[in-house]
Amino acid sequence: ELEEDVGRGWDGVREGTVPAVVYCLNEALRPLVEATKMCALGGDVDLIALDGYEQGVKFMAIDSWSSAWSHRPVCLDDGGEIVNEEVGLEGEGEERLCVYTKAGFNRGRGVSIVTTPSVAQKFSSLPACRAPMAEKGKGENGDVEDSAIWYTKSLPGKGIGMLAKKNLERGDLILESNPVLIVNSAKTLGRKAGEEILGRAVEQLGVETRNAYLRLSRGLGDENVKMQDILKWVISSDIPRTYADSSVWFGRSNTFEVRVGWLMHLAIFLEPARLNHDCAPNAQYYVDSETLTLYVQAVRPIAEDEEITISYTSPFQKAAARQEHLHQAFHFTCSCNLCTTSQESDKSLTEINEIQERLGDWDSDTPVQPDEAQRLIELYQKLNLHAFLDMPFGFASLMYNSFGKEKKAVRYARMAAEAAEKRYGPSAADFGMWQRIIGFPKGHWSWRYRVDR
Ligand SMILES: C[S@@+](CC[C@H](N)C(=O)[O-])C[C@H]1O[C@@H](n2cnc3c(N)ncnc32)[C@H](O)[C@@H]1O
Repeated sequence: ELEEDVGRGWDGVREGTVPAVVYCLNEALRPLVEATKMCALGGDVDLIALDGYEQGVKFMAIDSWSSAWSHRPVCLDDGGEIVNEEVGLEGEGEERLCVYTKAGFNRGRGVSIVTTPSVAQKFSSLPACRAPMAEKGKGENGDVEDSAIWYTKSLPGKGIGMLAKKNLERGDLILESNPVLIVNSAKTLGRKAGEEILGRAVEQLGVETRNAYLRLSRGLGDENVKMQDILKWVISSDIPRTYADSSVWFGRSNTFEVRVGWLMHLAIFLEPARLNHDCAPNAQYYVDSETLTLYVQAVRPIAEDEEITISYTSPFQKAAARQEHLHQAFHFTCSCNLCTTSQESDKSLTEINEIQERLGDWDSDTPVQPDEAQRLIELYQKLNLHAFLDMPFGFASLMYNSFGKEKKAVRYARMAAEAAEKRYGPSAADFGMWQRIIGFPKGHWSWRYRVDR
């Protein structure tokens, strides 16, 4: 009986994916599954597997990618029309963009993923997707804001912004957020097809989440490309020239990046989309692509009612270049402290870039001295670049290590690790290096490098 059911599944069951006990999900079993608030709920779940090794009985999708979604996946065909996934999978179907929705994700807010079938498969095996879902909650800001340490408010010349409800310290977690929409950005589509597939993706999220998406800020204001305008994605030959200008679309002001299987995707996180820009922001964010969670942390003290900001640009560009980028991509003129004091701050940025270049040049014939690393830290602090302190602390650690100054090398490695965690999360690329220096500085290649040379 089981084999028959498996055979009838949409895509069969891959070898090795069947845990100990498998049940057909009939009507009698469905309420039981719902009671456990399992993540793979939905009308299209055919089979489930019983997996009881953790916290009593827990249900898991037998073939998570087919049963993870609450709506039957649909894809765009060659003509830009929406068709069932089975049709989309024929021939070159693997490369087609499809919509995968999990309505129960994130306390019922839902998530829609617009991507190819093979990437969708990777998504559904992420811990974020397989975790049992918590109580269904309400939609956008209303109830979320009640319990949050931030609130949103209209700010002159900036649209909506996010402000602190209380005093915050460096390292305080301001918010955690899950995406409602994730879009494979490697593909380009026509205007109509883009609107169609994004429209379907957002529609399947339910009214509250859909409305919250539609309330996000837009750059172009053209109703014909409304869904894409919010996401800042999709360039195609049938989009008028001004829209096809990549600088317009690459603004992505509401979106953050999520990597799945090393493939870049754009993601909309509703609350973080209200964070305005400052070239020397008081908060930093990173996205954990495993759990599809975006974290925002304070990087310096933030006073009650002060605006919480992140940076949309590189901190190492000079004011004019930053303004140009912000203008083209995000349609605003920045009036932050760094920009309004640009004559002075540009000088300091030039000095920062010069020192970093010297400190990064390990084979230079002109000797560098540890006090240059101290000067670098001073400059970052003077410009309020607290969001990027992993750079000067890292340079300082390597500099002291290269002069055989063990204690200072370790001290700054600790600080670099702390700052890198704020900027990139616990899986920061340099984490391993800082840990090795903290544990055994003499074992690192930089140990006494500049003395012995
Ligand atoms: C991600 S949204 C931020 C939230 C937005 N203010 C809103 O009302 O939804 C990015 C947009 O906010 C505005 N914005 C962000 N930072 C700004 C700033 N420092 N000055 C003026 N406008 C800003 C720009 O219109 C930008 O395109």
